[in-house]
Amino acid sequence: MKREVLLDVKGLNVTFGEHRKQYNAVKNVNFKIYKGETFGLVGESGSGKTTIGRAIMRIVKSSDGDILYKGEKINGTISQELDQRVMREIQMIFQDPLASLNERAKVDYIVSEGLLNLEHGIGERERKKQVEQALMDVGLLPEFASRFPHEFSGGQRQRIGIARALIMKPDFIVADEPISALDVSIRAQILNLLRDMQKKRQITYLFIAHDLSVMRFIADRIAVIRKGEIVEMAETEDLVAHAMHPYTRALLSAIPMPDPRREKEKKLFIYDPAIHDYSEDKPTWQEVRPGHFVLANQREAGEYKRMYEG
Ligand SMILES: Nc1ncnc2c1ncn2[C@@H]1O[C@H](COP(=O)(O)OP(=O)(O)OP(=O)(O)O)[C@@H](O)[C@H]1O
Repeated sequence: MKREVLLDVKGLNVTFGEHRKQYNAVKNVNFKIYKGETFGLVGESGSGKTTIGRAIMRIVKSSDGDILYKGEKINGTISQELDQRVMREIQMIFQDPLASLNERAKVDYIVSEGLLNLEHGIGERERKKQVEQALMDVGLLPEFASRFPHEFSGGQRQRIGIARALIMKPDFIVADEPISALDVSIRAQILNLLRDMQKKRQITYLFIAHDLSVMRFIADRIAVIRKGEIVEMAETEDLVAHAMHPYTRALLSAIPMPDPRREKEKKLFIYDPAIHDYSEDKPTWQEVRPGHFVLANQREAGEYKRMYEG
């Protein structure tokens, strides 16, 4: 079965600053996200994950490359009609979704802000009805609409953030570290909620996290980003079983093992970028095996292939 491409990111570059102070936060990034899947973007702090999410949300400008959503280019100048459609269909969930919001705004307003922006003619009764439904959809009580964000726990606040996205009936959600700020005990609840929503509504996710162990649980495919470049991308099981790039292998080796004795004995794999000799043969983004991409030069690609086969 041929999978439908929902989002196609081609040669994306994002540069901050000007002239000599320029900083390339995202460098020639390429990936496709298929309809209904969870695509994980994993990398350490400052690697450019959030910037990619923001470029898709059109909060930051891309300096080069194309972002195609359902086949239409959404970065750069676009028609008002497409702009409105994208504002509805693509939503974002944040680490602490209410942090940036006015503490004096009630949940009722917070959840329906997007609706009010796009549907100027919406009646009060209809708006309230939709807010209550969205709250129930994320496991909250409809009466919470009249309360203030500071009255809620971290997990409840995240549910409110999800309701705020869900009320728009999105096709695609960029979830940027949605559980990192939560207590470990409630992380699974939020992950399960996101999964249930995906099943019920066929929502597609770009899931951004720094933690590969969370990603293994939630993502269908994973891209590993380092210093603005994606170094490897594959189906989750393939990536975990057959990591090629030494940076991916280092991230994998840092995942704690359930058995404490084995954990103590295990040898951490340390990534040293100096091992790459790119002086003559430059690395390119290539598909080394079907669906398994890696940033490598020809010699490395050959080694990775042999590693896989041997
Ligand atoms: N608006 C901006 N202006 C200048 N530099 C920026 C801006 N936004 C991000 N950067 C820089 O771009 C780089 C990538 O940042 P980004 O937030 O995308 O990383 P990240 O992988 O999401 O990290 P974190 O998990 O810490 O948020 C960082 O070095 C950051 O300082």
